[in-house]
Amino acid sequence: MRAAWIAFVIGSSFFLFEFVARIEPSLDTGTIAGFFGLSDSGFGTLSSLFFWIYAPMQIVVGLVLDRYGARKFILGGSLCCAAGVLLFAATNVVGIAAAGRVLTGFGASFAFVSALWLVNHWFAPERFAMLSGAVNAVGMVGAAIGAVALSDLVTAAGWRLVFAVTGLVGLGIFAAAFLFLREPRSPASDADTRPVEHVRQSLATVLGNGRIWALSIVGMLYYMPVNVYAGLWGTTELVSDHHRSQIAAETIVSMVFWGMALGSIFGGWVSDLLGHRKYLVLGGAVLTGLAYTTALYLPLSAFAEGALLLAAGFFGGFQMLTFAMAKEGEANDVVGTVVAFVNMIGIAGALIFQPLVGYLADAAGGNFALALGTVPACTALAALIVLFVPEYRHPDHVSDGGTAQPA
Ligand SMILES: N[C@@H](Cc1c[nH]cn1)C(=O)NCC(=O)O
Repeated sequence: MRAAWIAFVIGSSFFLFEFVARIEPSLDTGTIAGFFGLSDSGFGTLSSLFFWIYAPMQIVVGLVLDRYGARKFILGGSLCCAAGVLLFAATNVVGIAAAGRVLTGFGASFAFVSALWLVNHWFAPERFAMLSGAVNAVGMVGAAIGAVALSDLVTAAGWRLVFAVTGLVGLGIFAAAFLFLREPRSPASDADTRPVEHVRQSLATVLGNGRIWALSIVGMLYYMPVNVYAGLWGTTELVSDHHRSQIAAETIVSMVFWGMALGSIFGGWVSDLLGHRKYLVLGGAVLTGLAYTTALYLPLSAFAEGALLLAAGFFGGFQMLTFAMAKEGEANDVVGTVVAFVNMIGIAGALIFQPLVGYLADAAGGNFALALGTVPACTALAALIVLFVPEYRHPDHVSDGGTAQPA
């Protein structure tokens, strides 16, 4: 079990590191934009290069993990991610900074799915929901604490030094993976299919499967409030409709991330204990929607808004169970591809919903509360769809009581 826990720690540390790397440019937008001589929109494009490579890479990551295992990709991914951050810190040429951001996104794309793949193959099936929730929680807590701590550090020492130190931490994760990470026994250990055949078979299994599509859409709708409310419009809505100060609004919105960290572990723990996922996803989505509705439309104190958004995040954390439900329906040799696909659809939701809410707010004359009615609408739809998804466990995900072995 020592090797399994080491894999868990290295996988989640890589996820934490890449999460900090992805949000890092937002810590000092004005100074970084000025340094590279960029307008706001130019800076936005530079920062978003991360996601342009991150999102489509998900499916590639899933496919290669299932065929070749995780170790070499965690090594390569953490090295690229760290190198990208260091390149960004070291250059004053905008084209090189852009290349650094692409390299960061490329390397980062291996983190989350690899961590879940390692949890799947190192631990018993009845621990997957809680441990995958814990991976998610590490990312959430790390980003919440890291943003505050790094923000202070950026003010004190400047963004370039902070980027450089973060890049060195990434190199530390690479070194730890090189020294301590072992490959678990998995179908990838014995795979002898030709690469083209592997890609064809895995994609056919995943893309041709209505249950996986349904769960990916449930994940996208259920994750939508994180992308849209917590990640973009929540602070604006609290300032403009509830007359909170900027700092108060940011603090209230950050409750979503703290709640998610707690809820993704708790939801996973309860789910593993009961051996069920579906009705927790359904109930969690309903409660998430209710918490957002109350926070959006009732006149409340700042404390009550914070408490409701903590609850919204907490029940929102149960969305991690969509990964467990999706991968458990399939054989162990496509777990990476399934997890990667669900993740890709979930994060791609930001591309639709963030501009949609902006458009609706404009159309409603700047009424964000109205536009954010899409939040409970999405969680309600997620609850409705999951009601029709059968709960099914492939025999590969029924525990034989044994402990995973190294490859
Ligand atoms: N929780 C996932 C996103 C998701 C997709 N479907 C349901 N949830 C997550 O945080 N992924 C990390 C990442 O950004 O890749």
